[in-house]
Amino acid sequence: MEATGNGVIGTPATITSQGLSTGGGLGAIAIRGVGKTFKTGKTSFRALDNIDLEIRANEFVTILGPSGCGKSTLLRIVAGLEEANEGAVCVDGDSVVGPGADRGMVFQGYTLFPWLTVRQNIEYGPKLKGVSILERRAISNRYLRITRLEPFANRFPKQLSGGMKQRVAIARALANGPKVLLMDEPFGALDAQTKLEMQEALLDVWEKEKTTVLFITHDIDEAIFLSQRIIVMGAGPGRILKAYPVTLPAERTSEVREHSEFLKLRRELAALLKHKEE
Ligand SMILES: Nc1ncnc2c1ncn2[C@@H]1O[C@H](COP(=O)(O)OP(=O)(O)OP(=O)(O)O)[C@@H](O)[C@H]1O
Repeated sequence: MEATGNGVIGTPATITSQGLSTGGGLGAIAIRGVGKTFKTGKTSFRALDNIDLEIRANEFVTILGPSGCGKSTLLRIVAGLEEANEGAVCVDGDSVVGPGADRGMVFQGYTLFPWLTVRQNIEYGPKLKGVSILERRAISNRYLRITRLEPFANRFPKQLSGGMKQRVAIARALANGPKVLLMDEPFGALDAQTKLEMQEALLDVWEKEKTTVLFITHDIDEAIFLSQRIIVMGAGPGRILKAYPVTLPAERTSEVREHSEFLKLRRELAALLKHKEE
């Protein structure tokens, strides 16, 4: 691992014939020199400036930062939902030019189809791709099991709690077989206890599925609990301030929240974010 100029730690990117690559494994993300300016009428707003970030395959990286620093814009660029004005994003060496099945998204709002059951929601993507009924059933069985939703397979979204709905959203994203899971404050609307449960559930899923996760939050504790690495962004214009590797035990049970490393990192991150907001 190497630290680059802005403190970002990761495997150095190389330029291949297809574009940027961060080496072996599936789901490596290379973000190079990404900039974004929004233009509204005669005014323009610099939302992101020269973002350089490399994420290894199967890594869990969280982007932490105050409201408006460009976290969602960056995630949307990686998702292919927004175009950068400068720079490039590659997943396993392939340039991102639009949304793709290699990148699954989970947002804060529950984006489930209300007229479909939990199982049908999970099977929706594979069905669109023409996957056979038998295969679809195997896929939904797998993700119902992994997200512990088996007893709720035939319920409709309105019959579920917020936490359950987000489990379905995660299962639905995973059912498309993405290499990368892009998560934009997925637990932001949940109550405190459900949020903690969902964080543990997500780590469980991540360990089983081996996808790369790029997760956005402005909750310091959530970032430390989940991540292998935390990237702190600042605003005006949106840029990377610092990267922190999280050296907590791989097994993240609730006791980890009392770990001295957890508390030290929390103090450091709070001080950095407070300083930037002053
Ligand atoms: N389509 C757009 N047109 C103009 N400005 C935009 C657009 N999208 C985002 N912005 C601006 O870019 C900045 C970054 O927005 P973004 O949503 O990426 O921030 P964020 O860090 O995710 O914030 P939050 O944590 O509040 O969701 C904000 O000032 C926002 O107003």
